[in-house]
Amino acid sequence: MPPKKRKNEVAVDDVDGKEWSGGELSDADTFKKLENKFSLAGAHQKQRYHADGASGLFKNDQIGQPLKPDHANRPMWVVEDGKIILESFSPLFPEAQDFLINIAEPISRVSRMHEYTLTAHSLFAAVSVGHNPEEIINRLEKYSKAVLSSSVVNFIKKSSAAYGKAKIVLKKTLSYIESDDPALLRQLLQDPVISSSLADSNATLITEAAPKLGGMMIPGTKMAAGANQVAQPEPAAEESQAPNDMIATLREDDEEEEEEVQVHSFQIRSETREAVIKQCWEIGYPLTQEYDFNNDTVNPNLDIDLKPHAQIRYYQEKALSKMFSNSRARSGVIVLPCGAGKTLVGITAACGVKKSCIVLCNSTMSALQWRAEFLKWSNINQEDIAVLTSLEKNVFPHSAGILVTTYHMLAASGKRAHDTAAALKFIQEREWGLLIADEVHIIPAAMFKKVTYSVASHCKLGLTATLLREDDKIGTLNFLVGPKLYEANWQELSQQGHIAKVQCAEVWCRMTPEFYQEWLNTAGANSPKKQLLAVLNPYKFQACQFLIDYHAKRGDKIIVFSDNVYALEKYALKLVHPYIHGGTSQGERLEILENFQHNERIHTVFLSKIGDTSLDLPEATCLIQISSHYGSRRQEAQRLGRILRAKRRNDEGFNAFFYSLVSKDTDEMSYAARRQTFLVDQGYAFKIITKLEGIENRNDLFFRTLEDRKELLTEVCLAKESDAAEEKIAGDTFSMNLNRRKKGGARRTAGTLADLSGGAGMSYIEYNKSKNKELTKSKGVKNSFIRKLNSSHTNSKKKKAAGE
Ligand SMILES: Nc1ncnc2c1ncn2[C@@H]1O[C@H](COP(=O)(O)OP(=O)(O)OP(=O)(O)O)[C@@H](O)[C@H]1O
Repeated sequence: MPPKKRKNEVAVDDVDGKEWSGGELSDADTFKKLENKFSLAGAHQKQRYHADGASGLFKNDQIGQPLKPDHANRPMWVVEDGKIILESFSPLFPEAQDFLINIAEPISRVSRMHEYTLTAHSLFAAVSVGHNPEEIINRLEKYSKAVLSSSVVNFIKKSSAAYGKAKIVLKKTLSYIESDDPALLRQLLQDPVISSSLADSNATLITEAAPKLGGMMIPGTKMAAGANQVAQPEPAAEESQAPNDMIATLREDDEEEEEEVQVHSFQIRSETREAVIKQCWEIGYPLTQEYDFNNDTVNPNLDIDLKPHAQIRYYQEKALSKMFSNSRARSGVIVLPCGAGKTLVGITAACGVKKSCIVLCNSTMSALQWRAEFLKWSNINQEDIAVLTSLEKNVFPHSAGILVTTYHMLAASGKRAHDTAAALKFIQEREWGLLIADEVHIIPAAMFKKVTYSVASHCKLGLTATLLREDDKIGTLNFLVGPKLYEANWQELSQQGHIAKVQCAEVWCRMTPEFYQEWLNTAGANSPKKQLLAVLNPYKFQACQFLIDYHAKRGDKIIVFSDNVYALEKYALKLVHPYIHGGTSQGERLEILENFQHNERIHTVFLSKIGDTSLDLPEATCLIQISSHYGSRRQEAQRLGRILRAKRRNDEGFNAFFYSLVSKDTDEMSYAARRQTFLVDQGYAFKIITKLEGIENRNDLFFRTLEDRKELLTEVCLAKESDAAEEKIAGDTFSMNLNRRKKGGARRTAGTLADLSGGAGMSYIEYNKSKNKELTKSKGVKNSFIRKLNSSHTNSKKKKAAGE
């Protein structure tokens, strides 16, 4: 008999869940269905008004609710379809933003307005970090200019009622399903899959006092005292100037007294964990995954702490506070832009858990870098951190340690070498306190599943710069790792000097008549030859040459990206710069990158897609894309990340530069627009440069004569089909043809190179310089995170010693 429905609950038939088949899409599908089922956007799609981008947001029938008398003091519009617009100039912005980041998905964070959306995903993440539906509704109501519509309220109630009600926890390495609602647990036990997973089929529910919620993050306030909590130094953003009474109301919630809470649980057999997690997803009760590491007396402790010089930054601390908010470590994904210090976040998490930790990286180079960073930031003994890659097959000698390896190492199938097989056995036979999954978004779901299922870890932390996948499989991560715990605001970090400020530009290059004629005559919209003609357009070549010279003179280190290897070689050889592609030997790659980093004369390096993920690139300050097909937003973000860590980022007026060279009137234009959407949503403005100032005066540029251009055209025409094809790199997940995807283009403004570089004073005026200085001073907030985690460890050890 199907379980009876309770108020606000999602029943099995509502979810329309699919049988778990182990197929790559089934969990994502299930999640999607859940989301569509409760997606406000879906329900209101038909009513949308599409006359322009903004009017639809504020149309009467969407807000439709009366404005509150003091609406001018409130910073938020909550639209009926779940969209939320936040005024970033409001005095209440910092705290409203802190709150929104917990409950909604950031869509766009341009300078004056931020857009978020409430989704099933985001509400799951919200409840998993401790918010409840009433609190979410109350806070939204307090910030909202208009009375919340009943559909928004119902959506929040309906979605969050189903989520995070139950948790899967490991206590003393045993697995329990825990909830503060015993009725819910009884209901779960009626499910045949779950009931057959019970450790003792006759057992009744266990009831005990809940651990004190020490570090629950309350947006806009300091956290309460208790174990494992994190002090919350706010970013030195604008001081709140809101009217006192308003602020008092907004903070009312914080002063509520804590009540003693009881939790109920039942134990399941550990080997059925995955089946139970899947089943709970399918019946609409995703389980939050938490690790009670303080009480894990079975797995040996690891002696690891941050070194005294390591001071984690406020946003790193915030992200970690989401992970460690109630004396336990919660599984999930932390999203920080490239160069913002994901590695230190991972290391700090390992120092918090203090149990064996396995780090999964996407390349050997990155594994070595993780090891070096562990040694730099923590006091781990050299021998307690081992690297397992195709080159080095080490494990640690003691009962606890850190093991850094690659996804490919664990996922490869077939017969393995003796030492690899022994190392894999070592991994599979032990329990890991923490699994850190680096660059978690680029790993194919099937591979990731295989890897994570083969490693018994109590807690998983995914790290990534963008939760974007062009194949829409990102929802799978919710299931495999956990919900998104934190996502940083790129512009805020760049204003504070944690990542570089970047000027982005799209340079429109006319096609030469003979190239364009050939382009028009070439059949097939996406024919590789057409793409090659657009990439090797002589005017684009000249623009590239000009920009390299321009930036080399400024002392920039320049990376030129070309997805097409044939064009890459042509450009690099002609301009006499080193280049690396998939076929370049490891030794040669290292030599080139070493020279690029240390040799003053090597200011430019040409890279194929191999530079997106598989190379540990030295920092650069200028990036030029000459060919980038198939509008991958993630690839664009990844590439921008290459210049975000510029050392000079704190210098007054310093900017890094990101150029996309686009052949005008070709499909490169639409690809470029599509690629930019993510960055535009992060607040980056792409300037269009239609004319490179001064290029006409250069008589040393290549292909100035018709004869030279014709010669190049002949070469392109004679190129083999394979020359024009996209580079295939083993393990590469970017090579997705995204032609068919449609999405609005990026916003653009007209400009010239002089504008961009500040020559015309137009593009990087330093608004509010003193504020920037203030922000810069505030970075490196003194960290209390590890101290608190440590004191929690000590307390729990003391308790154990006292037999408590
Ligand atoms: N709290 C901190 N204090 C000082 N330096 C830091 C801190 N956090 C990060 N860094 C430094 O910032 C740089 C970038 O960090 P890291 O490589 O971890 O970034 P990332 O987010 O992993 O970037 P990517 O995505 O490109 O790999 C490193 O040199 C790192 O040592």
